[in-house]
Amino acid sequence: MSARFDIAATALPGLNVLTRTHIGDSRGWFERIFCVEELQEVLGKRSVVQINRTLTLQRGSVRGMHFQHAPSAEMKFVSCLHGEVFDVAVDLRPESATFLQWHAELLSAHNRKTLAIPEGFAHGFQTLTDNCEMFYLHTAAYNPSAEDGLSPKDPALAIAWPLPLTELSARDAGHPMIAAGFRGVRL
Ligand SMILES: Cc1cn([C@H]2C[C@H](O)[C@@H](COP(=O)(O)OP(=O)(O)O[C@H]3O[C@@H](C)C(=O)[C@@H](O)[C@H]3O)O2)c(=O)[nH]c1=O
Repeated sequence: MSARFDIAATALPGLNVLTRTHIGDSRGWFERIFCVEELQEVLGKRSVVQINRTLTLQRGSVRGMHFQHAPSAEMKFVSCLHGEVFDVAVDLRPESATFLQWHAELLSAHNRKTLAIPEGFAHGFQTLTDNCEMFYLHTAAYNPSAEDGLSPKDPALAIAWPLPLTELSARDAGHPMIAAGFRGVRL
């Protein structure tokens, strides 16, 4: 049980949506964005080792779908601190009953939701407003040699992006489509 976070399971086992409880007073409000103690049931024995922040200027932009291979596989806690995004996690765990299924969650400064994405998932998002600021907690360090990605346009995933896909990075535009016989990622 957590007082500071409402923790809700999604249809993809291990993928959780956290809603941050805020405490308001006449000055404004206070919230915990992360808490080792209160998030123990989703964090387990992992530790947060890196915190990243991004700004995406234009509505409709997509970043993703990203993951790191073992031994740099990581859990990510993804929040939107300004604007609103359509945030997507894809299950790439070979033994999972929901292999290749995706889950999307609207994340915004307003709804105070965080997507807690475990190892074995790819992650990406589309901005629904200009000037979206994202805040990530990672349980593994960035390792460019372990980085990999799936195409956000892959018909095998059929992600229902709300807007036409604009402003993809060169790297993201170059991710290959999933090949026949793709078995997922090893953890
Ligand atoms: C992710 C990352 C990138 N970089 C560098 C590499 C590059 O020069 C620049 C921008 O990197 P990218 O284009 O990969 O940034 P971006 O597309 O925003 O990457 C992010 O996308 C979302 C969907 C995620 O899930 C994140 O984990 C992360 O992969 O920053 C770091 O130095 N450290 C990092 O941890």
